[in-house]
Amino acid sequence: MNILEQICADKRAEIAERKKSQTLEELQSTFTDRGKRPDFVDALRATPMGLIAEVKRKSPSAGLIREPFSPSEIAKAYEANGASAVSCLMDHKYFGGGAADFSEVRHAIELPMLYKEFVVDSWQIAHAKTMGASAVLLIVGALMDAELSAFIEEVRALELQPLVEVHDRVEMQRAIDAGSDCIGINNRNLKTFVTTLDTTFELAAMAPMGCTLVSESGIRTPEDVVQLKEAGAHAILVGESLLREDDPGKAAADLLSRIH
Ligand SMILES: O=C(O)c1ccccc1NCC(=O)[C@H](O)[C@H](O)COP(=O)(O)O
Repeated sequence: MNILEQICADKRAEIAERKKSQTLEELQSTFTDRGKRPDFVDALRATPMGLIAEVKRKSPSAGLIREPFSPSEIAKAYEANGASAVSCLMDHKYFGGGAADFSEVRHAIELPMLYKEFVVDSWQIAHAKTMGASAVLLIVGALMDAELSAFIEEVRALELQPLVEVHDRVEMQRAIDAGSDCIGINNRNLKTFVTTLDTTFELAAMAPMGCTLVSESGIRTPEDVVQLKEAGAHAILVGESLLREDDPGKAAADLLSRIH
């Protein structure tokens, strides 16, 4: 099994367990309104380059990224320094995240929030709504075509926005065929961890007119951001390079300095 398959197998087992204590129907009775937060895609398109700034403690490729770690302080710093949205990791085993982090961040900021999870079950989409998310990540490489289409519909039916993640041309075509209008091109191969911005440079041209394009992972310098904009990206999703800095807010502002 590669790491993505391993994470998804563990996630199926985790969700099966969680459903025993909270059924889908019970979740649906506790939906939370996003309040007055801006729409996720509108926020990404409101500036020359949208920034989805990520809150994560660790990852399989990087190990421990930041310690000590205060989700709310980091998110507030992002908000004060030009981020358009915040991505919060929901997975605990591999990323050290979870609902407590999401809730803490949500109460600290007004930005739209991405429920960053390995979605393999409708329960998680309902959970995103319950948590007050604005958008939900759907990873094409983790889903069959029928699941992808169904999950996109379920996310939209709850008035959330699907960020549909791809890594190669086949996945990009599958995302387009499923009707995605906000596509994240992950520069990191989730099976090998090889990360290169060439992935965005290659796939961006396939995006349909009107599609919001997000370049994800491995983005480190203001020059990277300029190149990604020239390639057609409307937004970037950045974690590690911000979180490794003493001041993640200043790092976010510096990253956008050649664009905004
Ligand atoms: O980052 C990993 O090691 C990883 C491994 C397996 C599945 C997903 C993984 N990462 C998720 C992401 O793609 C990133 O959290 C996100 O795009 C931000 O990337 P970065 O700026 O490089 O932290």
